[in-house]
This record gives sequence, C-alpha cells and structure tokens, in this order.
Amino acid sequence: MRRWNGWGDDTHQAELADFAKALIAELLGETHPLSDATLQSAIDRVPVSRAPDHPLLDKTPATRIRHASGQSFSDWLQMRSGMFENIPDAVAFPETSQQVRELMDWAAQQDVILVPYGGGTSVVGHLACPASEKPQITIALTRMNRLLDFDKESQIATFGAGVRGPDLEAQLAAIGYTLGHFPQSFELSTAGGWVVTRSSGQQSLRYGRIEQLFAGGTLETPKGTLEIPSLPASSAGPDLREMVLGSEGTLGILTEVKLRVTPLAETEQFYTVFMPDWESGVAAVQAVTQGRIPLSMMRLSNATETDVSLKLAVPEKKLSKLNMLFKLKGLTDQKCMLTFGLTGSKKQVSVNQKLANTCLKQHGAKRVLSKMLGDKWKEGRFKGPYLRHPLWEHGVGVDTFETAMDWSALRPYINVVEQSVTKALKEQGIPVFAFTHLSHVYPQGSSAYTTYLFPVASTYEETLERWKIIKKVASETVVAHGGTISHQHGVGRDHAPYLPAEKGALGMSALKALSHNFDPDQRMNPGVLISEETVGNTEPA
Ligand SMILES: Cc1cc2nc3c(=O)[nH]c(=O)nc-3n(C[C@H](O)[C@H](O)[C@H](O)COP(=O)(O)OP(=O)(O)OC[C@H]3O[C@@H](n4cnc5c(N)ncnc54)[C@H](O)[C@@H]3O)c2cc1C
Repeated sequence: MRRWNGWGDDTHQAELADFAKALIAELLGETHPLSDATLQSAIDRVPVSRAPDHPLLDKTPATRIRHASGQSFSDWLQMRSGMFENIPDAVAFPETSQQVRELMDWAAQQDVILVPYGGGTSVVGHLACPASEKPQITIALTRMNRLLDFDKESQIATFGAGVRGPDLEAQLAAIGYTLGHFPQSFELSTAGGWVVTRSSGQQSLRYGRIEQLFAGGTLETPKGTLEIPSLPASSAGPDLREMVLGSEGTLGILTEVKLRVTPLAETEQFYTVFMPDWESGVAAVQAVTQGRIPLSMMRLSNATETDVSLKLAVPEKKLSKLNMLFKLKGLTDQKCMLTFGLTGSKKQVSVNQKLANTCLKQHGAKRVLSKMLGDKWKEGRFKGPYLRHPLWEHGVGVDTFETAMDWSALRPYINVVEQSVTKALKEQGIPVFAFTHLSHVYPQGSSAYTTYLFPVASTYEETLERWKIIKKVASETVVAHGGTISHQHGVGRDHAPYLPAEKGALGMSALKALSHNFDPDQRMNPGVLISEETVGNTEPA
C-alpha cells in the first residue's frame, strides 16, 4: 500500500549500509532522528469537515490526510509529525470528464476551493493549501486512468489525465508503443501532473520533455470547457497548449491528455564512462549535444556525486578493486561519472554508440565496468527516493533543487552553488553536504540538479527553519546566476516568490490575467504559481 507519510509503496524498504552511516557521521557529525506520528494520531487531529454534501465526496479523515500534501521537504515534515497546516475538507474521485465538470459547477454554487491532485508527487508545495475560510475540496484524478483512444496512424494516444506512469506504459506496451516519459517519480506521478508542471523525464534527450509529448486535450475550467485540438504544427496564433503547460491546477482540471507516442524500441542500452574531471565532463556532454549525436539520456555527476554514487552502488569489497582499476586508468578523485543511454533499432544504436564513444574519448573518457555500471543506473533509476526513509530515520534531512541555464552561465553557477548551500547553516555551526549533476542537456545549456543532506534539529519547527534557510540560499543563488527557478519541478508555493525575477512585472500581470480569465473567483488552487504579494515585483522575495 502507498505510504501515508513518505515515498512509495510500503512493501519496499531501502536500507543504509554501515559504511553509509559512517560516511554520514564523517560529513554531518552525530545525527538524531525525530519521532514520527502514527496515522491514528494524525487522524485524531483531523478537524470536522466543512464540505457541503455531494455524492462524489469522501470525507473520511484517513483519505483527507492522504491527500493533504505532496512530497516537498516541508510536506514531508507535516507528514512525519502528523501536524498538517491544513487538511482538505473532502476528496472527490471522479471517473469521467463529465463528473469533473459537474464538480466544478457545484464548486461555483457552493463557493468552495478546488485543488486538483494527480499523483501527489509535487516537491514544490503545490498541494499543501493554506487554511482558508472556504471549504477545500481536493479532486483526485486517480480513477481517470485509462487509454481512451489510440490514433495509430498519427501515433496519438488519449489518456485519462490521472493515469500513473507504470499504468500508462503498460497500456501502451500492450499495443507496442511507449511515451518514453520517465521522471524519477514515474511510479506515482500522472500524465496530467506532468503536463501542468512541465515535467521532464530521464530520457528527454530522445523523447523530449512533456511539452513535446503533449499534443492537446481537455481542460475543465470554472468558465467552461477548453478543448485543445491535436495538430502536428500550426501557425494559427499563440499555441493554447502553452497556457495549460505549467498552469499547475490554477486554470482548471486537465481531464484528458493527447500524447505523442513512439513504437517500442528494438533495443536500449546504458553505459557509464569516467571523465578525468568536471571540466572535461562538461566539454564532453556539450560536444555530444551540440554535435546532435542522438543519445536517449546523459547524466554527468560531479566528483562528489560520483564518489557517493559509487559507494552506494558498489559493495565495499568490490569498491577497493574498482579503485585500483581507476588508478590504472589514471583517474583521480576528481573523476566524474558520465552515464548515457542509447535507444532505437539495433543499427541506429550501433552507429550512435560509435559516434558517442569517439566524441567522449576525444574528451578523455575512460571505460571502467561501463556496461555493468550503466545497468546499475537502469536498475536503480526509480529507487533513489526510497532512501529518504532510512536517512530520515537516521536523523538526516535530504532535499534537492534544480535549475537550467545557458552553458555560458552554468560554469560560474556550478562553481558557487555547492559552496553557498554547504555554508547556509554556518552561523549555527551546522554542516550541509551537497553534490550536483547535469541530467537534461541541450545544445544551448543544461539543467543542474543539486542534492543536499543536513542533520535534522531536535524539533520539527527548528528542522523546518533549517530547511527554509537552505532553500532560500539555493533559490537566491539560482536567480542571481540567471537560472530558471525550476527546470522540471515547477513553481508551486515554494518557488512563487522567485517567479517575478524570471517573468518580469508585465509577464506576471499577463499570467494573472490568464488566471482571472479562466477562474474569475480564484477558486483553483490559490497561491500556487502566482503569489499575490509578488505580482508586479520583479525582485525575488
Ligand atoms: C522523488 C521524486 C522525484 C521526482 N522526479 C522528477 C523528475 O525526474 N522529473 C520531473 O519533471 N519531476 C520530478 N518530480 C516532481 C513531480 O513528480 C512532478 O512535478 C510531477 O509532474 C507531478 O505530477 P503528479 O501527478 O504527482 O502531480 P501532483 O503532485 O498531484 O500535482 C502537482 C500540481 O499539478 C496540479 N495537477 C495535477 N494533476 C492535474 C490535472 N489533471 N489537472 C490540473 N492540475 C493538475 C496540482 O493541483 C498541483 O498543483 C519528482 C518528485 C519526487 C517526489
């Protein structure tokens, strides 16, 4: 069953190896866990529902708790402490677009707030609605999970927007196709959630981001139904898909999604090579993307992430042998792991592999257990989030932040971002450990994804304060370097104060006008994307 207070299915438990605990002690000092609330104690605190009656509403406390938050660090603290800032008054589970329409019209009559809920995997505060005088109804799309139509000739599949990654891929695989959208949250996130948060999958190099895969669909808005036709291309004015992409549930509820799918590939392979250092690694991924060599994914870890990943992936005894191999190849502790994927027909993969190997070799790549480590990446590609649990139980908070920027801005950013974050709690004498990778690379620039770990405090409140300080430092460093406040996680409430720095005052007022056009009473997920205080302000808060 899905965990009520953490990530994923409770039958899967990740564990921290002894050497990982030793490493934590070395980096963060002694750590002490906080005690977790039980589901029953959280249920006991759930206030009486204020929701008016409707046959589609479920008002049971456990269901309301399970839909009260996403997976951001502050959401995590609410779940583990059982102390939610706000809990929806009811959850609806519509099964058709018609039922969503009915709920939306009913919401207008009853003057209630609506929060669309896909897989609940948001990491930027999309779902933890602040308390309001109006009742809040969460609309969970989970039951709208079927393949509704397949236009084989055009390779367009129409799905219910609440379909989760594995169910979507299974239904497509049954007819020989794939969407190829694999965010790390694949197990739980949904097609509708991907579209409205502008998600990016691990193999975006081949299949594109969700922007390229989303062909059209149906958005039920408080003002009416917006049908977006699927066209291969159009010069008929601004593209309406762009209004829905990144709308984060503020314009309406996406009920049906038309997606561009691809026949299943004949073969798929992953390899890992080691670059002598960060500079040569960046030059290599730049050369591959700018040379338009068609790989399906590329991920370049910096030296710190390389070290941590190897320690996590390779058993201690084998690691010393591996280190000898690195030495023989002239690789030092500055080495950076570069994992890449090849997908397509056998012939394409063979040609592309040769092109990639030649290019990477020119930049100093060394092969050490290349296929084995590539396979390890594939095997663990969706399992990383489960490590949050043993880390938490060991007294360690873990979170990530990400951005994208042009190559010219990325180099200076990379030089300072980890320094800023690791010093964020210096005044309190608290260590923070951070490492970074590039995983979505473009000819123009790249995403940069940083993971950080810090010791939890002796109370939930203090732990939240620690996280807020780090988050602020990270966000300000991103903005100061001209990066986007998010490459793939979206804006939510956590990033809303930084959006005006990116969009400008006029841009923000246009977004606000759009929201008022579709949602004149501002009942759709208020506070997400556009924070009232920051509209018109081009400086980050
Ligand atoms: C461990 C982990 C790993 C992650 N890895 C990635 C990654 O690799 N790439 C990536 O892009 N993201 C990643 N994310 C972030 C997250 O998975 C994405 O933002 C995802 O697209 C959210 O989809 P969801 O269905 O879970 O949406 P939810 O979290 O349920 O909702 C997110 C927002 O979308 C709105 N919404 C959801 N469905 C609809 C709908 N049908 N109509 C209108 N509004 C809707 C909600 O109101 C909310 O504002 C990760 C998150 C976690 C926890």
